[in-house]
Amino acid sequence: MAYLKVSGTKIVNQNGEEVILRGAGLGGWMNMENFISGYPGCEFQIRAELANVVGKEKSEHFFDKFLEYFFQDEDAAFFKSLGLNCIRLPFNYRHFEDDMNPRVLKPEGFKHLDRVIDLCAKHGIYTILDLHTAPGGQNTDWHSDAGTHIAKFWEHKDFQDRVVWLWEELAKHYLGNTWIAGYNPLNEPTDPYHTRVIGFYDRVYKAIRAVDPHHALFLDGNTFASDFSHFGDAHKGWENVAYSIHDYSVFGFPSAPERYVGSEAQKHRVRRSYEKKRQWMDERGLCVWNGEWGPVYARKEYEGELTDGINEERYLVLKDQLDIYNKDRLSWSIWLYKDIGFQGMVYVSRETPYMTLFKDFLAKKHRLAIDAWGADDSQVRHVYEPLTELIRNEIRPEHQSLYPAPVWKLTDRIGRLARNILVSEFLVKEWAEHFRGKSEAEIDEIAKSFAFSSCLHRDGLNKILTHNATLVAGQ
Ligand SMILES: O[C@@H]1[C@@H](O)[C@H](O[C@@H]2CO[C@@H](O[C@@H]3CO[C@@H](O)[C@H](O)[C@H]3O)[C@H](O)[C@H]2O)OC[C@H]1O
Repeated sequence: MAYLKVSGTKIVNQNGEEVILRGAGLGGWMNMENFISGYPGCEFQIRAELANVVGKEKSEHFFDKFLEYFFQDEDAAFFKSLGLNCIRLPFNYRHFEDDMNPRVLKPEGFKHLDRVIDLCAKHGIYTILDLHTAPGGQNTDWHSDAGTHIAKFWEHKDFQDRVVWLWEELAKHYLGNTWIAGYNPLNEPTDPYHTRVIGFYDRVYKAIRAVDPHHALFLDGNTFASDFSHFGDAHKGWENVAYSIHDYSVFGFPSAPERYVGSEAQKHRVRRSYEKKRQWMDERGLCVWNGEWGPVYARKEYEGELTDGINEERYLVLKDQLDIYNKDRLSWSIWLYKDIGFQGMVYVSRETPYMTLFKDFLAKKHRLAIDAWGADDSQVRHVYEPLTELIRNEIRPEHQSLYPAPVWKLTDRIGRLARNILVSEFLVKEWAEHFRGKSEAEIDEIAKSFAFSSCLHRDGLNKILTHNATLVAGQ
């Protein structure tokens, strides 16, 4: 088998036939995230605190078993059975490089990444490697695992040098693996100047190409993969490159401006938001990949009897987005494959050791709205409103929109800093305390909660994905 390639607006196989990549992101696995696996704050914080509570050895055992159970043969078989053909694999740079020992490759980082790439290949599933975190944080959000909203990656050349080095190492390692559809060198950059991201892409492109001339690259637009408007002629120096948008629709989230009924006006808004993101590529005849998209879902324990109705609306948003994508023959990767019940195609059952152990803690997290993703802040909004009002009243209106505005409004910024970073930090110890006194066998059982056999399926979502995978199959 030969490498997939980008040819004009299409991804093609060795015979020049179009291949539409349809699949999901394995978020929350080699880059753990708060709402996906249920902890507060960032991965680096819970790893440090768990080691404090149970010791280094048991803590490493937990994370290693978690990585193992999270994706196994049954997962790949199930994924394939839905008619999907590609998994985006987000990973944290810390698996490969220690901040206190930079530029020294940790070979153990490859253990689970190789395993999952090979499992996917065995089932005929392509993979795309996504560096989801970079030293210093390449974006302002929790998933870059930096613990702050200042994306320092753009201000320290050394952070950028380290990522260029890491991609050289990864490219050496994966050269020759044709089941890897390509490399996604940086998830969701937020460079406030919009220029440094292009300079960095140019460097990483050249560095990867010097080692690996074959694999396609998937480059995210700036500002959470939504904005290529400053890229100008940058593409002229790059070959075999697809450009990645992340097409989250406001209607897929609790903060939607209105209930989604699929009216013409609403569909128009969904389409416009998507078209704006891909405009730069369309004007130049370049290939677009939708690397992340998808609604979140209501849960019986929080939304009660409204749950099914809300989720029907979310499925409608999903279908309307897929209608657009199908017409455009778009390759896409929905966010996400597995979690604890908010967005995943499969999710950990409430009856498992992990979910029973953390039941009250998860309810508290929800009440305090400390995960920014799809947060319902209704129970704590009154606490933060005075702060919002203070800024509204005391700060000149033209100074209230700080980058990444307009994606972040004033209330988003306050929510991210006050809840997602500050209050979360205070809950890290409480999360880790749940493991105190547990034996290695008990820790294994907790990690095993994430195994496919302990998961339920979001059938409504999976049916829609399968239906659409079939619609474009064979093209
Ligand atoms: O790890 C993922 C992460 O990659 C993802 O990041 C968020 C993507 O969406 C951003 O906001 C959207 C920007 O585009 C507008 O059109 C949408 O309405 C916004 O929702 C958000 O700020 C990023 O953090 O999110 C999920 C993580 O698990």
